[in-house]
Amino acid sequence: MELTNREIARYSRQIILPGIGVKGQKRLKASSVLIVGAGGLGCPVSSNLAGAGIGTLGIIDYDNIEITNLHRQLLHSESSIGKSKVESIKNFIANLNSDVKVQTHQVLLNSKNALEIITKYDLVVDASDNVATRYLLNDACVLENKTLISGSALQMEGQMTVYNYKNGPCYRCIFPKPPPPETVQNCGDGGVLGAITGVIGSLQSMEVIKVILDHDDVLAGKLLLYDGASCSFRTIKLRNKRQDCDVCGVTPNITKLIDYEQFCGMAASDKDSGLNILESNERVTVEDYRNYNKDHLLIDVRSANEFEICKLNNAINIPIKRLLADKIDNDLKEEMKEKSVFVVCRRGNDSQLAVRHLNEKLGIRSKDLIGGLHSWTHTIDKDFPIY
Ligand SMILES: Nc1ncnc2c1ncn2[C@@H]1O[C@H](COP(=O)(O)OP(=O)(O)OP(=O)(O)O)[C@@H](O)[C@H]1O
Repeated sequence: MELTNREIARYSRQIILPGIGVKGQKRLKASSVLIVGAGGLGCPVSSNLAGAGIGTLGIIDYDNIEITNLHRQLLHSESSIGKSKVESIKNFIANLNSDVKVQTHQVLLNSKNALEIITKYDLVVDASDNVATRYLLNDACVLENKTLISGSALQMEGQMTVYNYKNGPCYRCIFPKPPPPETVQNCGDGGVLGAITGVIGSLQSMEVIKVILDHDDVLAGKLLLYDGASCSFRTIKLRNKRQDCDVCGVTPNITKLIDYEQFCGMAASDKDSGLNILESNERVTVEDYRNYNKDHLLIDVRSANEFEICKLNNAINIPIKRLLADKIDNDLKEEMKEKSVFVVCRRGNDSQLAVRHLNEKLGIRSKDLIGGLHSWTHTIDKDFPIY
């Protein structure tokens, strides 16, 4: 695979680097990389790899662009809201570097399609945002013998590592069991800054290039932690490959892909509606709440910043962490014991955790507003802010 004069000019500033050269550039050109997720991490990974001249990029994402994506998913634009994320990135790359072949997969990567998609690529980037996809990708990469470059970002922090590289550990070696679903936060719940996804996505791209160039010091068996608030990077050593790992160990139990939602404790009915942990008599619809005209307390368990964005009339803010730690003002606690109590959050997940805690641990009878403020906007007041 030769380089054209145009390619020599285009990539000259990286070809002259000692670790790359013409040979390295040809390797990049001959490579194919699958990027799973066209969001906060997928955008910087795609632009960096397209710019560097990776021959073929596969981009997989089932989702369409929303306005809440634009502060960090910088390859998408206002005019693309409502349109496909993968097509948006394909268009961006066509303008940036028309020599790169882009294969789009506008599907949800799942146990049925993962192996046949992944097998077509040399290596895989995990730019997704959920635990089920992380285990799916890990197992599929082990079964297909592909290196997995994994990143995550939340709030002001991010992490990155390379799994399944030259006899190094896989994701399951480090995390044999998934975390309880109610402890997992995503960007929608916890927030994230675009510069953080930019940093982690760029670091992932760097590792992709190093793996392709067979660089000596790939970040395998180590985890890089980035804290944007203190501008600090830390690398911690991970354990070695686990001999008894369920998927990459000596006698693996997992020899084909499994049901990852079930493995991660997400019931099929939870996929769209989130948590569903309360009895029906502990929940009310937003219409029922709107029609409730007796004296009551409405507790909003979102963070103080979210409460500042918007709130229902007379709502009292007790962020979920404070509530679960029982840090509730004593007078308010007494009042809660005497009155009807309703609990609301953004989408109706944290409010359920709060109601369970209030009912079971503090003996405060309370009810959760099903679907939270999202449901309020959709059913009661379309002018109420949604985020
Ligand atoms: N199994 C999967 N198959 C295909 N795409 C996936 C899969 N899992 C996650 N994704 C995609 O990965 C991307 C992750 O992006 P990001 O973390 O920025 O979150 P988001 O869903 O775009 O935004 P937000 O959480 O703010 O709504 C999303 O576009 C999501 O659709």
